Amino acid sequence: MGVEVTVEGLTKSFGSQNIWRDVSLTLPAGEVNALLGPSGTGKSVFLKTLIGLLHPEQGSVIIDGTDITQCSAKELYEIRKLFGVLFQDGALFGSMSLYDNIAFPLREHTKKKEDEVRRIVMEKVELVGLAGAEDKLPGEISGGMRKRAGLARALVLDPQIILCDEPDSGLDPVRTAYISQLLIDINAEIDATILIVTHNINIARTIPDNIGMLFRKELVMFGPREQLLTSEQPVVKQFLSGDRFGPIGMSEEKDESVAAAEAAMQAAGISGGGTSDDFSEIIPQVQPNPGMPVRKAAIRHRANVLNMLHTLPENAQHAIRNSIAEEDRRAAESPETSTTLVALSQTDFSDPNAVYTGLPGGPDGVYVAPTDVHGNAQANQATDVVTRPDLAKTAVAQPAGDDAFTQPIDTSAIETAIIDQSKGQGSNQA
Ligand SMILES: Nc1ncnc2c1ncn2[C@@H]1O[C@H](COP(=O)(O)OP(=O)(O)OP(=O)(O)O)[C@@H](O)[C@H]1O
Repeated sequence: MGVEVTVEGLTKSFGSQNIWRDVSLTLPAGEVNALLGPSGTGKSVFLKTLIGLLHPEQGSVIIDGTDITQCSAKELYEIRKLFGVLFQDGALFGSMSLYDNIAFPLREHTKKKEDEVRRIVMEKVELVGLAGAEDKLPGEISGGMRKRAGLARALVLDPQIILCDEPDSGLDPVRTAYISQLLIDINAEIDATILIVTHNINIARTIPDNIGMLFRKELVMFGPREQLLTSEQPVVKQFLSGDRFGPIGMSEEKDESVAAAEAAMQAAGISGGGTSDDFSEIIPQVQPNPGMPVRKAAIRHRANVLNMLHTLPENAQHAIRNSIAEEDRRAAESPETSTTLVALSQTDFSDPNAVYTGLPGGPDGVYVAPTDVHGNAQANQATDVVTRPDLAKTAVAQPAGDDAFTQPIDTSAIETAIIDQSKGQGSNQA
């Protein structure tokens, strides 16, 4: 499972130029996150700070229990092995074939034999759709192919955290959709924590579980995607709509006279070039392709979001309820193909086998079942999020429908019941 990344009070400057200050956020384990923000607000600097390439003046970045801003070079080297990074330009070595580029981290960081290296490289080459192109040089392929090669290279060490700096830059909208889908499929397959830095509003609307935004040297917000997409904050609305009228200027800030002149133009009906799309109409999140495993992170995300729901603005709460209802509706319509959250009505908590038997997913995390405990497809009258008792901290059983989500969920009773059962019954293995 992916690793949680906890950033606390982070401040970064270059000389006298402060880039951002007091940034705090948590990238939940295995969830897909996006970081937005106007050009120059320090998104790439943030990524580089997460991986310890840049050193902040203040704050901490806790990864797998280690504060990478304080640890030794040796510890940092080890922590970096958890990361796969897709840099903006793919950062491929121009004189090496794609094959050698993708093999590079394996040869550098592992003692694997060449036949094992070949097996892994070719598996990743297939995954990103580059089969047949592995002998080409980066200069002989398109920008989109270079991106995919960069992604393949980011994946060869089975990263638990994937950082993607503008995976869409230089790509057409269709190729962008393909690479976004690939990220979701990879997330379903390896449950890695993903952070995508992007300006692409389509990606922001459809891919991440959580979105954050940097502006004026601060993290404006970070939370479930519905929170940002329904935000009434002028800077967020302006950024999403791509309009020149608003607090974001060509340079960092607008002075008052420019802002007043723009307000007058806006009042006169002059276009600021933005889209009139209603971002509070939440587009369903992209799901893994058929045949991919269930995204375990989506299950955890739902449990997290339900628990924090009462702390969110009213319109975000409403949007989240709608998203959940829509996911459940789709899951109920096609339980055999759906890899979304799937609702179960009949998980039998009194039977210790019920928690495990017939449920898909690996042995190491959250399960959600498109079938009931006997392997039969189930429609959704309730949502059960069940984790293995010996590892698990979360179990949620909630009736579906709007009313179900108005209260924070107290999972302790169910947790205790499961844990008690597991103690009484011995083995917890699926
Ligand atoms: N190594 C460095 N030394 C000095 N200044 C730097 C360094 N790296 C980045 N900066 C400065 O930090 C600021 C933020 O840069 P960064 O590339 O992180 O922005 P960004 O939000 O990713 O922008 P874009 O969306 O345009 O890619 C810029 O003013 C940049 O010049």
